[in-house]
Amino acid sequence: MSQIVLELNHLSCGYDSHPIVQDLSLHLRAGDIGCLLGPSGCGKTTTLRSIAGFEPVTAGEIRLQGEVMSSPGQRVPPEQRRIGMVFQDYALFPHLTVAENIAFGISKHPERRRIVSELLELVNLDRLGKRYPHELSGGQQQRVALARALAPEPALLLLDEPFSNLDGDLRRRLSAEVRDILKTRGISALLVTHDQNEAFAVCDQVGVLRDGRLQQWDTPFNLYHEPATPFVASFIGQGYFIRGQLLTPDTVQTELGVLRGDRAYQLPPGSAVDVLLRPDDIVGQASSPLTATITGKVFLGATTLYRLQLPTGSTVETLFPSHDDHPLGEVLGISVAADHLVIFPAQGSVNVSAQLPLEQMLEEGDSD
Ligand SMILES: Nc1ncnc2c1ncn2[C@@H]1O[C@H](COP(=O)(O)OP(=O)(O)OP(=O)(O)O)[C@@H](O)[C@H]1O
Repeated sequence: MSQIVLELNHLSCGYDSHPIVQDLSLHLRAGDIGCLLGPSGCGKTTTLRSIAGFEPVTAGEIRLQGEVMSSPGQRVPPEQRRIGMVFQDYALFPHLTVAENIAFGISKHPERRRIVSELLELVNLDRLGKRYPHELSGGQQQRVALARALAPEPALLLLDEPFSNLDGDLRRRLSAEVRDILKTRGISALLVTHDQNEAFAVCDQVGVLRDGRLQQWDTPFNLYHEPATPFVASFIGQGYFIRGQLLTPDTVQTELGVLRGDRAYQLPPGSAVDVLLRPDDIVGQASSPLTATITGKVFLGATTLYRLQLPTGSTVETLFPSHDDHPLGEVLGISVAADHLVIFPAQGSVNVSAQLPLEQMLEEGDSD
């Protein structure tokens, strides 16, 4: 196991004694890329700024390579932390060339020319060293920002929404490229994003934050397959819930029939539960006695997302390959193909439509 680079122990921080982040604990191992993921305003940037040393902590501590950087009443200045930062808006110096920007933090280093030229090559800008930031595309500017942050060989790199000013394809390509660069150099990094796909594509460990509290710090695989809370379950991967009742330790009665889990659940039989379903858990089966009516559909390219109404009035979703096309109003036979059931004790009312991320795209009768 590699050494722990960053440790947050019961960290609380905020602004003017207004608490934003509370009791947050996580650790990041050397060479790993971590991520803070969550909806707008949940405290991702505040956490990052505290780690960088720009904000004080009100409780707990921040350790970098074992040394306390922040605790209540104590704060190592940002410039002494060996932390590099990459921001959403690149924050390059407009009056300096690309090479001068990269050399900025190592101006006294005897080998700065060699370092700059290696970094230019690393970020694929080896012929653009003499250009100024305004002569570069957004993606190129962000590569310069990355090279500049890497030049002083930081112990930890912090990236705050680094790709959000870039669109679509470039965003995906650059994020994959940045992951490769960090992995090639064994750089430990913590990224902030509200984009789940980006978090999963780039990071080894992802922390889901809600209202300043860490819900789960885990691998992308575990967040998807073993969500620790209903919030993580619905935030990640278009999850939604149907209500059920535990019959035996591993079977649940639902309006989709009796579903069998792959484990014994730690709740007494008879308990009301919420069963997590994702669109790929519902499949078409012509011979099935269970039927549903198509009430909405969204073409997504390779797949089409269908909204289905059950005879009980509840709604579920399914993804079909897009060549398997069905009109609105068609009644389909369906079955549940979930071999791995995630359940939680029932919480309030189950309102499927309120939890569907694609809800805005699904307007009744919007397409056929
Ligand atoms: N300088 C500040 N002074 C007071 N409150 C602030 C300050 N900066 C942020 N906040 C508040 O702290 C909360 C968390 O903000 P933060 O920027 O950490 O969220 P975030 O998860 O990074 O959101 P986003 O994804 O929108 O950037 C918000 O309610 C915000 O209004």
